[in-house]
Amino acid sequence: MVQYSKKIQAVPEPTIRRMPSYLAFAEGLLRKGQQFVSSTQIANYMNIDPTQVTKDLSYTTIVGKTRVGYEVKAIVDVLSEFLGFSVMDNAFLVGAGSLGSALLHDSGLNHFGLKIEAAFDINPSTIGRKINDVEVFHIDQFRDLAQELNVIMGIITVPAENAQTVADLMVAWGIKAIWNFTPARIKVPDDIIVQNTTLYSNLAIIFNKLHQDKREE
Ligand SMILES: NC(=O)c1ccc[n+]([C@@H]2O[C@H](COP(=O)([O-])OP(=O)(O)OC[C@H]3O[C@@H](n4cnc5c(N)ncnc54)[C@H](O)[C@@H]3O)[C@@H](O)[C@H]2O)c1
Repeated sequence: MVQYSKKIQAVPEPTIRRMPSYLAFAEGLLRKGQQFVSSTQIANYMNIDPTQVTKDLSYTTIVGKTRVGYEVKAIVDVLSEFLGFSVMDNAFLVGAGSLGSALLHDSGLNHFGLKIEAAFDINPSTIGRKINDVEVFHIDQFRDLAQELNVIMGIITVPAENAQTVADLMVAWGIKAIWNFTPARIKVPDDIIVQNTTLYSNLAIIFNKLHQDKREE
């Protein structure tokens, strides 16, 4: 097993956010047969300073060699394990509508270590269907399946007004982390991990920058 740093708790969030990009870059180099990569090469790809790359990778056991750089295979192996992508965690998805279905079709989640075991909905025309081999159950079956399957993460893709009810259900049945795709801000006990993801916030930032540039012209 690849060893990784025990300092995982202390890794800053911006570093964690960059790590999947380091991994994707290294995987690409590996496919092309490149054995070593310098911090400058990684930094150019990421558009950041090489010292930042060195600092980020120092949170892992990856060590660079003078004049040669980092071993590409080591970056792939260590980062996959470090980020938890080499271990498969199970999730339930609630809300098998437009966005929920898209996530169920995303093979990237599996690649990065997340297996969606089952989906839940309240719409009779969706319940009983399989979306990319994942069965959609009525939300009332959440409790039984949560007890049966070892699921630690819940993905919420219901309309915003139903997000809190779904979050409460997830917490009640032992879900430890919630990936909330709705614009609603859910309230959960302190020990539950919540990550909010919204395309629309990113769009707002793009628009804001676009319009700012126009204002400055
Ligand atoms: N994070 C993002 O970038 C992003 C992008 C698009 C949409 N969204 C958000 O994702 C959510 C879903 O959007 P959509 O376009 O897929 O909507 P949708 O209407 O296509 O799908 C919502 C699904 O949730 C189901 N549902 C409603 N209440 C439920 C409940 N209590 N329990 C179980 N299932 C329930 C509906 O039957 C439906 O199938 C919305 O909150 C939307 O704002 C987020």
